[in-house]
Amino acid sequence: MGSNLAAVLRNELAWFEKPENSTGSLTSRIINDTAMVKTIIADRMSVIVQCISSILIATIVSIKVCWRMGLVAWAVMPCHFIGGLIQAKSAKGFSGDNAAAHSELVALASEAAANIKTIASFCHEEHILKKAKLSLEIPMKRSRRQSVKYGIIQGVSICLWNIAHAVALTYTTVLVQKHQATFRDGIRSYQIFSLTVPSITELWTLIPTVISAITVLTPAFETLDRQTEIEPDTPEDSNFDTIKGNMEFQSVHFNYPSRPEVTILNNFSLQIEAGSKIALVGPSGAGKSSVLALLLRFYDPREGRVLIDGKDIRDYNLRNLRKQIGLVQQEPLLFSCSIKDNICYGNDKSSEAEIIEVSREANIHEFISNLPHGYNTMVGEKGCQLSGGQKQRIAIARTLLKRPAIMLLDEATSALDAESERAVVGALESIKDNDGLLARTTQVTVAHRLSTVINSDTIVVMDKGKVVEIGTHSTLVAASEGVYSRFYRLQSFNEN
Ligand SMILES: Nc1ncnc2c1ncn2[C@@H]1O[C@H](COP(=O)(O)OP(=O)(O)OP(=O)(O)O)[C@@H](O)[C@H]1O
Repeated sequence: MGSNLAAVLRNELAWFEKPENSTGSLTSRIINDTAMVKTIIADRMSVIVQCISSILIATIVSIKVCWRMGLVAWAVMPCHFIGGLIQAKSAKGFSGDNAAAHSELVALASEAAANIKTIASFCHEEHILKKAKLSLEIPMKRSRRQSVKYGIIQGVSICLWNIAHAVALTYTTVLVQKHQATFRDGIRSYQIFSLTVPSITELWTLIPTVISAITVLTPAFETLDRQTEIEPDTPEDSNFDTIKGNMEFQSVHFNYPSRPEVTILNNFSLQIEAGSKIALVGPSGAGKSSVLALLLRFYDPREGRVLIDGKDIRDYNLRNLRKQIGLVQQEPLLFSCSIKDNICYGNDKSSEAEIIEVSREANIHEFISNLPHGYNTMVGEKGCQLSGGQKQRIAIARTLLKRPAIMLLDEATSALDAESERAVVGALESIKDNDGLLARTTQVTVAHRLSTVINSDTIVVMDKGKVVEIGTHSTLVAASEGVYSRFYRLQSFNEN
């Protein structure tokens, strides 16, 4: 189970975006695979060993009592073997189908649970149930057909086993008639042979289970063996220096692996100086969040390079690099634990004083202090017991505690009211990195609300994966025909 989960978590982000690796499918696969491994190793294997030893002992004893009969027991073994083989073949497809149907149902249930508010507001419960029923229909039909086939095959194999019995019994009578064995030894030997048959039968019925389990486990082995495309631990970088925060995009062309035909960043170049505050603005879908994703190396560009402090991002040990980059997203997901544990996430050694300090900076300390259980308040699954703005502020506090050299804010204050946003943005402007080496952390902010980014050192306006304008707020507003100045006029008009 542990290595299975480790193998899953090692993969690059694009792997998680494949439909077959959805949350539900992964959950179902991890649970099924673990149960199946337990069944094979703990339960079935012990029975298989027991059967083999009892067959061996019985064969030796029966040969000792009447060697001719002992040899007959082995001579009719092909009947058992063929019977077992037919069963194994028919059971193979059977389990695979059940596992696939199960995985689809779990994926549907987990998606429904995660989106229960949307489902309830659209009264879409019936639709989900219909989809669940539909997902089971084809495997059910197939299962019914397989059951009939399996029954017939069982009958044939039992028939073969009975033939083996008949041969052995007939041969016993022949031996007795020919005085090659006494009646007592013949019956004793046949009796030993008969007592062994259940073990042989059990052995051959267990083998199909093990074979079908291997079929079910194939995806698990594939996951365990898979090489991640973005390796987080190489190169090993024991003398890793703290980064300053200079960033550069050199003619970057990028598309998401799940949608290779759509170019997201098209010859994108940008230089960001350490300690500066950069804002990315532009229409929805322009590629702003994708720029942040590349800085965290969630994906690699198709062409071009992303440099941090003059070094290609691919040459860094990714874990060390990511430790120095903080990300706050628009919809931060909190973990189902206390507020304190959520703020400390990834910084377990932080003191109480540090936690309170970052909570003050994120303008959330007062709210937390007024809760009956304060910092020990549980937030519920994904932080469902908090408002969007409260979640965002806790996520900001969590990132501030990291004291990162680079701070990436993706619509991080969009759910805050104007006053709260001003306080948080003010706090973010003055934060220092972990070593206090820089006057301030390098910040890249993505925002639609221009009031958030007015004070940025540089504002980069993006459209269709390209930089279309770049400058400070005042220079961009001065260009009256520019995209930014049009945005600004529109937003000012709306606010008025
Ligand atoms: N994981 C993904 N897989 C495939 N396509 C994606 C993925 N994420 C984003 N896209 C696509 O990439 C394009 C750029 O998305 P991105 O999120 O970078 O834009 P954005 O400028 O940040 O937009 P917004 O302001 O709406 O957040 C969009 O067309 C989007 O549909």
